[in-house]
Amino acid sequence: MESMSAITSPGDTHRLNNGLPMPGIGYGTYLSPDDEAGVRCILDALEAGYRLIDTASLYGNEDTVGRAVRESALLREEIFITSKIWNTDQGYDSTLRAFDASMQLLQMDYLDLYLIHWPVPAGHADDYRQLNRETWKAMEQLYRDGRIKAIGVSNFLPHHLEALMDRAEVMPMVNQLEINPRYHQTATAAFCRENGILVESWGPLARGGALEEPILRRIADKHNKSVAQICIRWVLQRGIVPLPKSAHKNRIRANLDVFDFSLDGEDMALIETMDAPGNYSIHPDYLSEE
Ligand SMILES: NC(=O)C1=CN([C@@H]2O[C@H](COP(=O)(O)OP(=O)(O)OC[C@H]3O[C@@H](n4cnc5c(N)ncnc54)[C@H](OP(=O)(O)O)[C@@H]3O)[C@@H](O)[C@H]2O)C=CC1
Ligand SMILES: O=C(O)C(=O)[C@@H](O)[C@H](O)C(=O)CO
Repeated sequence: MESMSAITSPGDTHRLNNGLPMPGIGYGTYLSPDDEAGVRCILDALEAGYRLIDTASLYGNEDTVGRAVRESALLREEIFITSKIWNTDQGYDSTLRAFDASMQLLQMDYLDLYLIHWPVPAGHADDYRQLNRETWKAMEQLYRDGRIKAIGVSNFLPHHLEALMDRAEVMPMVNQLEINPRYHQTATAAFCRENGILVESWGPLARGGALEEPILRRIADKHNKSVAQICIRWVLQRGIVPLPKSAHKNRIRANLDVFDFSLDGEDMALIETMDAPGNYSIHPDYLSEE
């Protein structure tokens, strides 16, 4: 069960349902530059104090992540690395192959967290249940073999989770969801909490879309912080792990500078009014197969 203890600094951790400590905030790398510039961004993040790096086979930058980790002043075991299996690689044997390909690119002996990137769309009826289960079986095997320290899912709604958990031998430890002040996913986050699954927030800034929200601007002025910092602080205060991405050193550092203030009841109530069920950027049940 995750610890609900407050995350009060970049080094603080949640404890996953298998006892593994996981940093309370992470650095996102989707659409980051690749090669030299990408390595620089990740080194900037590690030097700023991030200890969780989020990537995926989809992002095409696992080699860049691996290089940055090797070039950093930190030991491998001081950094929590997440990757994800892409939709087109779902299935037992294909998952094992995809994992090996990711580890070859990362040049690492183990992965801290491996996620199913998206559920096979529920519109595919029985396929989605069976295919997600076959993928999960392969991940359970990699977990038992010690090649992955924690396994989880991403963009799984309660009906996806129930279909997986009713046959799983190892329960999901993490669910990474699109969550930000415009899109709260309260029901799914509550379902995860009740089932001991730690929630991560992708798109904590709504991919930049939340930065123009008048309510957040007002709260930011009140606390003398940026709107981005309000978004990230709001995710943290919900006991969820934000994964802000930026390719700019000043923003990378600023996004971690969220531990010297807190949002009060009035702030949280105002942000509550921003939630809308249609504010998602991609919905798991309508994702086209790619
Ligand atoms: N599991 C999944 O399906 C998904 C997972 N993810 C993960 O979540 C991470 C974060 O989500 P992401 O989609 O990147 O979007 P975010 O909500 O993190 O927003 C990133 C955008 O905001 C801008 N930005 C970042 N910081 C600031 C700041 N302080 N001030 C102003 N603008 C800022 C960035 O621009 P700039 O870089 O120029 O600063 C970028 O355009 C991803 O990188 C990825 O690791 C993302 C999508 C889906
Ligand atoms: O483009 C897609 O189909 C995606 O799923 C990505 O854009 C999405 O944002 C993602 O999964 C990145 O992790």
